[in-house]
Amino acid sequence: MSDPNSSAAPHHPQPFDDVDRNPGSSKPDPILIADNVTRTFGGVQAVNVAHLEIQRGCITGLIGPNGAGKTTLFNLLTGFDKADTGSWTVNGAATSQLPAYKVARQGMVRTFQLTKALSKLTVLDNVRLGATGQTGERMLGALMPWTWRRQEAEITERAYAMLERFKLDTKADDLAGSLSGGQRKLLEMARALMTNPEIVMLDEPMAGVNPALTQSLLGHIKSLRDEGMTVVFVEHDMDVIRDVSDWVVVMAQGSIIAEGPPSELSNNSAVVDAYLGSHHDKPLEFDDDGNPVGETAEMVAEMESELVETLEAGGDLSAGPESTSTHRRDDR
Ligand SMILES: Nc1ncnc2c1ncn2[C@@H]1O[C@H](COP(=O)(O)OP(=O)(O)OP(=O)(O)O)[C@@H](O)[C@H]1O
Repeated sequence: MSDPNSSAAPHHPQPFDDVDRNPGSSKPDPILIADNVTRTFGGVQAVNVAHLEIQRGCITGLIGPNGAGKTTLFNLLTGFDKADTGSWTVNGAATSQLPAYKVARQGMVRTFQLTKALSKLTVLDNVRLGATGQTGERMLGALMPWTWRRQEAEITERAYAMLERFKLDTKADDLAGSLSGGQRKLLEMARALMTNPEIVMLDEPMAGVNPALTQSLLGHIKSLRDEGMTVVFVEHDMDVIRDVSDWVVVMAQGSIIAEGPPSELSNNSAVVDAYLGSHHDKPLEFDDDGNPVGETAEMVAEMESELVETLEAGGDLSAGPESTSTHRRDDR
């Protein structure tokens, strides 16, 4: 039976209560809506997303085996790469094919799997640069003093406040290159937040972060959501996904193959069943660059070849494997 304390509490409607557990399902209040987004590299179809909606004010986890297209999708949506086809909106404004700094002005920013902190600049200057939008052509302008002057004091003040928030203020004058991997992740989040974004896309924010900083990063991600921001993040660690995600989108072979709440991940979708395999209760292991190692690497390789085999045999991933499964099948 349920906990008597919780049974006394009224049920507050949650944003995902009535959302279908289907790839591309409609959300009650989507901040991001994307259609027919495709990108090929040579012969490889890296992304082929028919429809995606991201619910406002929630944390959406994006998972999938290596090479599923998660980073490429982030790059396309945030203007760091050009889609072959597709259109998408942020807050109803068309942002498809805009360069990254213009996407940032529309309220959507991203961080990188391998952090792009400028190692020869101070920690403070890295954060101040965030105020101009994203790294790229705008950065050169920002480095020229006359473009700074008008807002410099205000920007510096906000940058310090951001460093305090991420407990990097004592390192403000150090070169970014001297920070640890985890501190760079924090720095990158601080920089991304300087544009006051409404939606933050985090590419593997935990990769290369030591356990002490992991909890702190998780806490930061939850507080962004609690402040009303929308967070979309790529993550391989299923414990992290279960801990922080309100909703999970699963990609494989460039497409979205499943969506649902994290609690239904391991028993709802046969696709995710194949993705998680039988090893999912073991802790996953990654090296400092976020690449799987040891048993995790073997498991990922196994999962990838299963998916490839299914696809090459003309199988339908969304239908799930025909093989006997110890997990409950749910055909919603
Ligand atoms: N610049 C590129 N040139 C050629 N192929 C690319 C390029 N970027 C990505 N790809 C290919 O596109 C596919 C999707 O890659 P992507 O990095 O988006 O996957 P991912 O899901 O982010 O993987 P991971 O979890 O390993 O980061 C892969 O087959 C990859 O090799």
